[in-house]
Amino acid sequence: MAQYSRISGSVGLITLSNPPVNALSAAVRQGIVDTVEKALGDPQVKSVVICGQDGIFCGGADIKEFGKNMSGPPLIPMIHTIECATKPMVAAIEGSALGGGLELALGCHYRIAHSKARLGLPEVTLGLLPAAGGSQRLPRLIGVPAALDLITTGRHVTAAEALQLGIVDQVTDHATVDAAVKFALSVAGKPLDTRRISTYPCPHVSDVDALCENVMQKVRKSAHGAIAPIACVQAVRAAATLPYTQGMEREKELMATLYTSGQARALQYSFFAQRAVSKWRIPSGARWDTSTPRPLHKVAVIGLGTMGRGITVALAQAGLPVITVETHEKQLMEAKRAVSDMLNRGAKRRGVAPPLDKISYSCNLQDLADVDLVIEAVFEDMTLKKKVFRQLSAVCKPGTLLCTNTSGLDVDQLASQSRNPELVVGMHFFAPAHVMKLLEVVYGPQSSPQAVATAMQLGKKMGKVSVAVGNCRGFVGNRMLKLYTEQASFLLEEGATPDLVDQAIEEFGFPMGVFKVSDLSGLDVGWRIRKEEKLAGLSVASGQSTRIREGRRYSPLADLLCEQGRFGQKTGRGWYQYDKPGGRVARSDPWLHHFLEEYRAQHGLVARHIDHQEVLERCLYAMINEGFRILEDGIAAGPEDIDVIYVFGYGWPRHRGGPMFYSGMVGLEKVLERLEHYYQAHPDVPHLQPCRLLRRLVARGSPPVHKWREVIKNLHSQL
Ligand SMILES: CC(C)(COP(=O)(O)OP(=O)(O)OC[C@H]1O[C@@H](n2cnc3c(N)ncnc32)[C@H](O)[C@@H]1OP(=O)(O)O)[C@@H](O)C(=O)NCCC(=O)NCCSC(=O)C[C@@H](O)CCCCCCCCCCCCC(=O)O
Ligand SMILES: NC(=O)c1ccc[n+]([C@@H]2O[C@H](COP(=O)([O-])OP(=O)(O)OC[C@H]3O[C@@H](n4cnc5c(N)ncnc54)[C@H](O)[C@@H]3O)[C@@H](O)[C@H]2O)c1
Repeated sequence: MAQYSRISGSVGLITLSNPPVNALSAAVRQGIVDTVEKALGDPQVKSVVICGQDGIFCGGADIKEFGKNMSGPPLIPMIHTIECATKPMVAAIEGSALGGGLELALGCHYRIAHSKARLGLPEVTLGLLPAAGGSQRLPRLIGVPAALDLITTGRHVTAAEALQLGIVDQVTDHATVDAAVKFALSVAGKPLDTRRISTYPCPHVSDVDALCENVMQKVRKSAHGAIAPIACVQAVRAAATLPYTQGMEREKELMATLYTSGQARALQYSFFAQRAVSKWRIPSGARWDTSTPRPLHKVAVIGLGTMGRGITVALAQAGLPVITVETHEKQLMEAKRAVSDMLNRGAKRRGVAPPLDKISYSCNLQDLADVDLVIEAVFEDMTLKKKVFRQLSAVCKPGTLLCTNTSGLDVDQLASQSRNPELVVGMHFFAPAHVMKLLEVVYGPQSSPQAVATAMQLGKKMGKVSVAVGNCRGFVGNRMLKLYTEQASFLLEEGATPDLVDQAIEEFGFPMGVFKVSDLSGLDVGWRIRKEEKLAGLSVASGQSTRIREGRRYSPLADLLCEQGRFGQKTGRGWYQYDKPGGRVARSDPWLHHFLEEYRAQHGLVARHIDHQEVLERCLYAMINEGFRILEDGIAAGPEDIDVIYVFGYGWPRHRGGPMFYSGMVGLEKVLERLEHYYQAHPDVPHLQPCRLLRRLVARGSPPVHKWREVIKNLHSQL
């Protein structure tokens, strides 16, 4: 777990060895303690280099050990021993030095990094703080403002930035261990008093209280209820105001609170869930490790509206040649300008050249004859999309993958229009497509393993978190979202206001409430779909009750606002009012409140008091219940898939893990009991009826989320 050798006559070389990231498991910590002792006790050794096996220094503490009984030597005294050593200790950093890995390096007297290495203290993203002295050493080394930035955001820095900040002493483009050994030889025998970071005074800041308060305010605003960033500020403040030993006590105290918190559990679950979804497997038996993606040399995007533009930018930024197609020259040129602007802005931010030459523009579908993959992003209209798929099928070379960005139309129907339905999958991006991290890859019963593997790999190349999901209306994300927004509308009918509902949702941790999101995306989008589905507009059968569709409760509130031209931010009016069309700041609208009162009076509804708890239970539990149905139907492979979709695509607060994880935190019995209660109160809302899987999990004693797959498997095998 840590190997020891002596090289160049007098340099002890300690190599951490715990693939794939050399995490500091109990065995690795023991290995370090033993090898350090050996090196320090060897009279031939004059200096020591610590490195990691397989091109990575260390990914930090072993996250899998958290929450279990810790065994093996603790990190803090181990790092302390290294810092106190009387022989120079040099960290040779390749790949990553993260969390405990960087803390170990900060205990060394010198740090040499490869130019491609990344360094950081990302503990905050796991609901923790750097608790092996990182919160106390880093501010002493690089100053309080820079340490606050790195520790509260968890961002990784490049070797170049690390050098500039003073985290590393030297950056090399060559073999890192060789450079570190050479360096170690050069510093052998030199005094180390000025190299022990824990003995440094924290660089002076003129008003540390004001600085920390300022950062604390910013952090509170962006944390949406997460506690770790706040503890990180408190820990750095301790470094700036207390002697090292007292600062370490404070670090330990703060860590103890975080370590056992539900938020840390949720964030660590989310870390592994994100990795679990990349190991996809689908009901046909195809899976990530047995399916080979096909190479993509050239891809195409059809339809350069909101989504097509973002997708094109993301493809070009991923280095892929893209050919784009629009209907008319005017739309094409307008889109070209917009895409070029987006690429230029992105390139400026990253300090690179804009990949404008990767994109070509056309109004002719025939130009797609030689592409390997097409992403269709035309209007959400089944007839149009079918036509486009037929045309593509005729134009593209055999073997071209045809992908649709539909938000929820039936991918199988589109596949049926193609000569090769096995080469059709959904690639459901989220707006703005060059920014949002989520991609739902929608497979149908005929989709080939290669088609799924290629779409998943393309997503990864584009920097997305890709989740493979089955085909159904709305797939996973939008299918659940429908239940959430529907409950929010019902609550308005029953006496709530958009302000009250949004406040409850935002206090829960969503960046924006449901009605603010609706105003931002535009109420007209859903209205158009409901009109097509004959739920709204003139096609609603005359004599049909306004509040019932297909025998179920229906809220026409959003349709009524659209009929008034209230489409949200774009028209300056929606669920809220804005100072002008396109305005961004939502203000409560007395007109809307009056409208709701009239609506209730017209339908004989009596407004009652609704509190935040009811808002959360109704909106979130309805959505969670649908999540269980999705698992029951086999549309998502496991709860992790749903949770990743919600965290990366729908603003679900990461420190709450995702809707399915959250239901386990609340207690499945409680979720079941509340759903039963609300279903009894609203029997005309069938979606509130607790589903079979939820009942079964409760009957099985509410197992933890990682055990649900077994219950789901049993349920499927009985069907
Ligand atoms: C390192 C990476 C950047 C590599 O990325 P890459 O894309 O190459 O690979 P993957 O991300 O796919 O990972 C491959 C594989 O490895 C697994 N893995 C990665 N990192 C870890 C890890 N740190 N531990 C375990 N496993 C890891 C990953 O899951 C993949 O495997 P899988 O099977 O899932 O496919 C990238 O991986 C990355 O970013 N990793 C995480 C880096 C990170 O966040 N590090 C910080 C870890 S936390 C930490 O270091 C804490 C320290 O500050 C130490 C604190 C001391 C703790 C002492 C405890 C005191 C408790 C006191 C309280 C007592 C309370 C009481 O009980 O009273
Ligand atoms: N807007 C979103 O938030 C969002 C999110 C996810 C998925 N989607 C889905 O993405 C698709 C596109 O949505 P959008 O919001 O970008 O629509 P949009 O109206 O902004 O753009 C559609 C574009 O397609 C072009 N077009 C229409 N027919 C065409 C054809 N035959 N050939 C070439 N171009 C054609 C139009 O000129 C227009 O520029 C829809 O299926 C939608 O459901 C949208």
